[in-house]
Amino acid sequence: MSEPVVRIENVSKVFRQGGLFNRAPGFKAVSNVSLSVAKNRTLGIVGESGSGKSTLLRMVLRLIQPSEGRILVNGAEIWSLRGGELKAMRRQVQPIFQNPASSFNPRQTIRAILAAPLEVHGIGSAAERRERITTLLRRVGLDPAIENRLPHQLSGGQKQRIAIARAVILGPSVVLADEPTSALDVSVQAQVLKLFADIKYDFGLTTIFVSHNLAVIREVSDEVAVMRRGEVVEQGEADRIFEDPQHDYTRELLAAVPSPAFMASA
Ligand SMILES: Nc1ncnc2c1ncn2[C@@H]1O[C@H](COP(=O)(O)OP(=O)(O)OP(=O)(O)O)[C@@H](O)[C@H]1O
Repeated sequence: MSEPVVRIENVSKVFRQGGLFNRAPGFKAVSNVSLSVAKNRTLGIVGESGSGKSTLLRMVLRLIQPSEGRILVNGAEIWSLRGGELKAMRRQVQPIFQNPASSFNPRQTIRAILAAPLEVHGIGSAAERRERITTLLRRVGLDPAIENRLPHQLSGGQKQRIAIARAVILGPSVVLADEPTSALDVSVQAQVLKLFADIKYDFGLTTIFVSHNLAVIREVSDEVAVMRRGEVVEQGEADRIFEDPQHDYTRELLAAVPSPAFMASA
């Protein structure tokens, strides 16, 4: 079998409390997690609030350093990368967060927000960048005229479409999404999930998708990892997890889902 695109090996994260010289044991937000994601697959990570999902994703994004363990992307351990290799990895691995507004500069137009990654990586002439932005805005279902607006002039769904466009504008191989639809109305959520699936297919992406929402995880995932209190309690093919959950906690999560549509298909 080929090397997974993302490999998480025995990763833990302990948050120290009370400063550098405090010898208290700290809080273990992620505990000895091992997961891998093969090319073009989506790993869904599900679990209740505080189970460590975001901390794990932020470690793969290289925003938080693991206390123990290794994270490899395309075979390279991400904390050992420097200089050009690190920049190349950053280009390959892109995030989508729950609240896109918080990662957009409120004073920048949509065009400036989308042009920034191209400028940082020195891609294309001004005219080529403009062309790429126009094409991508259409691809994410927006009128290119929207490029002159500011983030606050967009709806939640439009902002999340921009976040998806920004995530793929550099042609990454990996997209890491943290509750990207949780702040949206249910109908808008469905449209954005559909867009996410289409874009994933078009761009050949490998993705990790974090959500507390089982129905969303079922919709997007090929494989699922269930987290509780920092540990992965169950992982496997999505269909197997939903049809034949082995762990009591997974059964509890499934039983707690109120949606009749979901229950009918479960
Ligand atoms: N920087 C930090 N310092 C100390 N504790 C933290 C820090 N970041 C997260 N935690 C704690 O780690 C635990 C896991 O948090 P995390 O955000 O990863 O969970 P989650 O499953 O993503 O939950 P949610 O869906 O609510 O974000 C929580 O108890 C949280 O309070």
